Amino acid sequence: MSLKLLDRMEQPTVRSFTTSNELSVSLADLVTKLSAESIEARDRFTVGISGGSLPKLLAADLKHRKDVKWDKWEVFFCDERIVPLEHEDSNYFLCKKELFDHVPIPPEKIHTIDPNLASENEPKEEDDSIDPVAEDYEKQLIDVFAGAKSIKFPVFDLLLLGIGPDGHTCSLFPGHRLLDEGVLWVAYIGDSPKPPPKRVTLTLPVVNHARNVAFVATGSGKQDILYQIFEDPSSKLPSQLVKPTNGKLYWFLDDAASSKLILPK
Ligand SMILES: O=C1O[C@H](COP(=O)(O)O)[C@@H](O)[C@H](O)[C@H]1O
Repeated sequence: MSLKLLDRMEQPTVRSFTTSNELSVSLADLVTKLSAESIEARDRFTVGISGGSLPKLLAADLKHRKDVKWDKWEVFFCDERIVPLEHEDSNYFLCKKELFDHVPIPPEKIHTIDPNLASENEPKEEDDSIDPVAEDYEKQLIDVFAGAKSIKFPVFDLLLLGIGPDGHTCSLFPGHRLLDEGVLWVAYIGDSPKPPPKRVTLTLPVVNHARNVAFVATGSGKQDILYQIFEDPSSKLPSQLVKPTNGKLYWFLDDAASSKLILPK
């Protein structure tokens, strides 16, 4: 394998598909398998979903699967834009349209931000990583993952991540001070370079504690950043800092996105 990234960590599984439809089928296979295994082991499936292009690719085949115990899912968002839940920029709204409207996940198991907390209490500083929306969302994670116990970080069964053309993932952007966050589970970002500027995001330690992390990237617009991610480990892009400590890392790409990579046959 010639990919430099792979020299430095446990080998991720990298798959590239001719069509986005094929990618969606394979992604649904993985999600269905991990859901069944997690429910068998822990009686629930904790999953974090990203926004952007991911929900459509995720749902295309998954929403037709009959063999999923949807009532055992606990869904969070890897990042969320601080806008009303019915706003077209909301990652929840996008996931609802693509997936939640088509499968029987109990609504109380879909954990959304409370955007109303934002309008009443704006963070004082643009760069303050704690704000009421982030705090409330972190409390929701604590309820599900820790309960009365004290744990350092939650362990998701699966985090589904997108990747921006600048190498950002979740709402963790290149060079941003949030990349150094080592305590919070959920952080506020008030200066996202990609609009809308106000968001909350899972932090890197949370991502790296997950049992499984799957990146999904399609289209020629992602070619250059994927080349950089795989061939230049020194760039320290947020997506390159995703290295699950004890978990597995998957990449689901289409051939347009992976065309500059040399992938094993
Ligand atoms: O702003 C965001 O962008 C990323 C990447 O989106 P994509 O459309 O390039 O796939 C996404 O993963 C994140 O959840 C979203 O808030």
